Amino acid sequence: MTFIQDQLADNHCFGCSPDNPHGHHIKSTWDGERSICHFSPKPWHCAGSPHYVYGGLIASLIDCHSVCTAIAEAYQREGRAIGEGETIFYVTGSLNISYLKATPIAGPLVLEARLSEAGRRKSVVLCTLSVNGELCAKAELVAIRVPASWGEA
Ligand SMILES: CCCCCCCCCCCCCCCC(=O)SCCNC(=O)CCNC(=O)[C@H](O)C(C)(C)COP(=O)(O)OP(=O)(O)OC[C@H]1O[C@@H](n2cnc3c(N)ncnc32)[C@H](O)[C@@H]1OP(=O)(O)O
Repeated sequence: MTFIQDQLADNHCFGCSPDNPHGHHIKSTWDGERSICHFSPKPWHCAGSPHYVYGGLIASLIDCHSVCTAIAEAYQREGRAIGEGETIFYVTGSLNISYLKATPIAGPLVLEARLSEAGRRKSVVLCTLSVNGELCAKAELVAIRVPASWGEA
């Protein structure tokens, strides 16, 4: 299976870089229309209750999975394989999440994302997070395309 994150070079992201030893290492697949990510929370990812997932982690997973989805779609729109040629880089402009149901820590968490808007610089990504087919959270993320120089200090 090919994952979006494994095709992107120079990525240090806490949520999705394969090379960040302290990160979440999320892995997303892209089929040309939608992306999927599976994540199994650890017991320490709990909210106040040990049975449910911490909302900040949910936000982090949705953030990374959605931005990677925007990047994958942008490569596709330009007729390039993900990671091929000049780097396409998006950052999070805004993220709006509704926590609909407590998310069972037993997981696995299934994230599914697709674009509702794809402009020159701005993409809007709709993302859901479910466990055992039950919708627990949904989100809208605005991803903004930036030059690679955005990442320079
Ligand atoms: C270093 C290289 C490595 C490469 C490696 C490979 C890739 C590796 C994968 C990594 C995956 C990372 C996944 C983690 C993603 C994060 O965590 S990124 C970190 C969190 N986000 C940030 O820090 C962003 C900080 N903000 C900014 O830098 C700037 O405000 C922005 C968002 C780039 C906007 O810049 P700007 O030039 O002011 O944008 P502007 O021209 O005014 O607006 C452009 C469009 O965006 C819209 N927009 C702008 N800001 C917003 C906003 N906040 N909300 C909604 N819409 C907005 C505008 O309305 C406009 O829309 P249209 O008029 O075109 O419809």
